Amino acid sequence: MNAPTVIRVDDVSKRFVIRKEKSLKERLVNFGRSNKHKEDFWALRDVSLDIHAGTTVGLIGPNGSGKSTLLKTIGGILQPTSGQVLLRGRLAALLELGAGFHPDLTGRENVYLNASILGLSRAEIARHFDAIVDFSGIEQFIDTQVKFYSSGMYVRLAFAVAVHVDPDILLVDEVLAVGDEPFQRKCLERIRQFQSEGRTIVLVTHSLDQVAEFCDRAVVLEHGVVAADGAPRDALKVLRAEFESTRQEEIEKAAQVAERDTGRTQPRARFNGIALRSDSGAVGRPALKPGEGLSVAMEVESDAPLESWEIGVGVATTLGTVLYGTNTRLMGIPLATLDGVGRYEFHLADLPLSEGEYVVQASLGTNDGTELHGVPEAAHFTIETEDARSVGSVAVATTFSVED
Ligand SMILES: Nc1ncnc2c1ncn2[C@@H]1O[C@H](COP(=O)(O)OP(=O)(O)OP(=O)(O)O)[C@@H](O)[C@H]1O
Repeated sequence: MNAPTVIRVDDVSKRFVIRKEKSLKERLVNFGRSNKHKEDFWALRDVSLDIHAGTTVGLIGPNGSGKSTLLKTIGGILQPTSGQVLLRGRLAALLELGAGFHPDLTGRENVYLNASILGLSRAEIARHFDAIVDFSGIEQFIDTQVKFYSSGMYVRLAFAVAVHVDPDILLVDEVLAVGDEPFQRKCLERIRQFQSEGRTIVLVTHSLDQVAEFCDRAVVLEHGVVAADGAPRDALKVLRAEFESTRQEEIEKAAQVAERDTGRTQPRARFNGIALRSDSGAVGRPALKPGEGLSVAMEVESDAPLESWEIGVGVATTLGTVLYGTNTRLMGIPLATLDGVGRYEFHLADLPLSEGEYVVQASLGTNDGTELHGVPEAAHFTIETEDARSVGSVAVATTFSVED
């Protein structure tokens, strides 16, 4: 049976009215009237999501795609222009820096104010107060006005309050990223604990590895529209493809600018094909035994002489976490000028990987760091073992003994 829906986002759209400065010409034409035009901007369009109790959902997408707007709409900080949001249970939200705390009040006063807004009685807050301050690690500054806090101190206190008010639903925006490394680790541990307690978490993040690690589900927003919604692995694939096409457009634009500035044609170089072959001769999507090597054959084509260039290979998990990568420059191998088609091969001997599916990546660029073509999912292979005795991607020969 499905867990009950605790967050229902029902056909939500959000419009902002943007005021833009008019140009000098427009100001003269409209003499006497306002210097600004108004323009409608839809930050969210027809977004619908049902989030079930106990799930952790990652909201991901390019900058400006509407993630924070959606989170604030779920948190009730923003009202949708149309559609509605329904929530079941107590909600604690860690949204943008500055939201929730009053700058002129001290940390202590803000803890009381914030926790009471989140539904705790004074006696309950008093009971949790020491734990909140302890978790935040900013005891020394608890009686200082929060306007004097650093952004990290601010987030520490806000997160400490959010996790101590016994929420059923926790909303966390990217703000956690301003905490230092030990604090971020502590927050992620607490988020894991929340997951095991069956609470619902919605997380906005740019860390795709975090989504792969923590979330049961990922929602990709692009231009305010849901572009993918499902298992993190599938959603991340959609987002990475979007990032890749943006990157290719940027590469093309940079080449056009360089051509205009120098008056010289830049070579356009691309991979025509990438093929795998295991040491035992399997091709296509080969299955390798642990420790078996893999050849990666690449065909590259350049429409003009390509000098001082490099070609690279990488191995990643299917969620996109890079496990290994190298290129001809790092290997100290200079490549001859390429004009037309060239064929190259990397051999990765003895892959120390454990059972699972992996992705081969390929990249092509000039020695000064300009990328000409990148293929984040060029080919797939699997590692198959007789009996899997470990977790994680790396294979380590492990023995165990009991010492007297
Ligand atoms: N109060 C506002 N008034 C006008 N436009 C706004 C307002 N808040 C957000 N926007 C616009 O809505 C769009 C979505 O913003 P939002 O902050 O939700 O994006 P995001 O996906 O969280 O981006 P990022 O990854 O950069 O944090 C942006 O173009 C932003 O400029």
